[in-house]
Amino acid sequence: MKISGKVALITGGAGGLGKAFAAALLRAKAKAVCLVDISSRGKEVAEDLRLQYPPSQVDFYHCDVMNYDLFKGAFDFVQKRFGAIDIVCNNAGMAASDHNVSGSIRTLRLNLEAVYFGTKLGMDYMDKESGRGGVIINVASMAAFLPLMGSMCYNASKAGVVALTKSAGVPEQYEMTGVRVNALCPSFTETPLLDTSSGLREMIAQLPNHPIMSPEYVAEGFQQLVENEELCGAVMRVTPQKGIEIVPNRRKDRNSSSKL
Ligand SMILES: NC(=O)C1=CN([C@@H]2O[C@H](COP(=O)(O)OP(=O)(O)OC[C@H]3O[C@@H](n4cnc5c(N)ncnc54)[C@H](O)[C@@H]3O)[C@@H](O)[C@H]2O)C=CC1
Ligand SMILES: CCCCC/C=C\C=C\C(=O)C/C=C\C/C=C\CCCC(=O)O
Repeated sequence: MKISGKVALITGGAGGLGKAFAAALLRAKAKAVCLVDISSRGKEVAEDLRLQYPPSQVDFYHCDVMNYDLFKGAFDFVQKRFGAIDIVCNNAGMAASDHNVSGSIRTLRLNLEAVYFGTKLGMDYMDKESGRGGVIINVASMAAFLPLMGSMCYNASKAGVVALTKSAGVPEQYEMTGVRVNALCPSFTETPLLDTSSGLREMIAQLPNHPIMSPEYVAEGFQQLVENEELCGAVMRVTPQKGIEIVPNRRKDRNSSSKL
């Protein structure tokens, strides 16, 4: 998809990766980006981006994406204000350690249930019947494949996002909806999330050949998932060792004898 002139909604847009994704779209001349976030920091982030990337419009919509009705309100706001939605990024996320039961449950709800909400809403608003087609990027993590010790629900939520995205992005579905759905799986990236768990930075420092990546580098992968029309149901890894790569997909060709 050509980003120029398009309208995007990004959850967790006040955070490190969300801001970098918004900036990438604005550099590519998106018409408008709406940052959807539970943190009121989103107001300053939107103002900062607005000043950096005129004449694009940057809005902040305050909402808890774990509440379906409130999240739908964000879609209604963007649809009404700009007449269409083209790009949805389900990026809001959190992590909790296994000792923290309520935090772990909240992690599952935010990282997986709210991504389901955002994927369903994205399809409802962008499909060929009510919209003009579009693309949904769901932010998972390398933790979907290489589990982080001590955070079962974080790892499970991210593996769930990969499976959900593959299901939503099967070619047969795309033919009906005109909406591509892809997953982005970064490794450790320099954002405030890394400071939510004590000892995490020390643990990362012990990993061989594993520098923390910049959000701008991860945003290069995000932009490819938006722009490349070939990618649907695709899962992209972004790691310091291997860079930006698509995970081979055995179910890519709908005429293939293997549907697995
Ligand atoms: N930083 C990293 O190393 C990696 C992060 N990720 C994923 O990237 C995504 C973005 O995370 P970061 O930018 O790193 O963290 P961050 O903490 O900077 O941003 C997360 C944003 O989500 C927002 N948020 C939290 N609960 C919300 C809710 N209920 N409703 C709406 N917004 C809510 C926060 O206010 C925050 O602005 C997450 O899904 C995370 O799991 C994936 C791989 C690596
Ligand atoms: C206990 C709370 C966990 C805190 C999690 C906080 C941030 C998580 C960020 C990620 O999503 C991590 C991304 C990747 C981790 C998975 C694998 C790292 C690969 C290391 C290796 O090369 O072995």
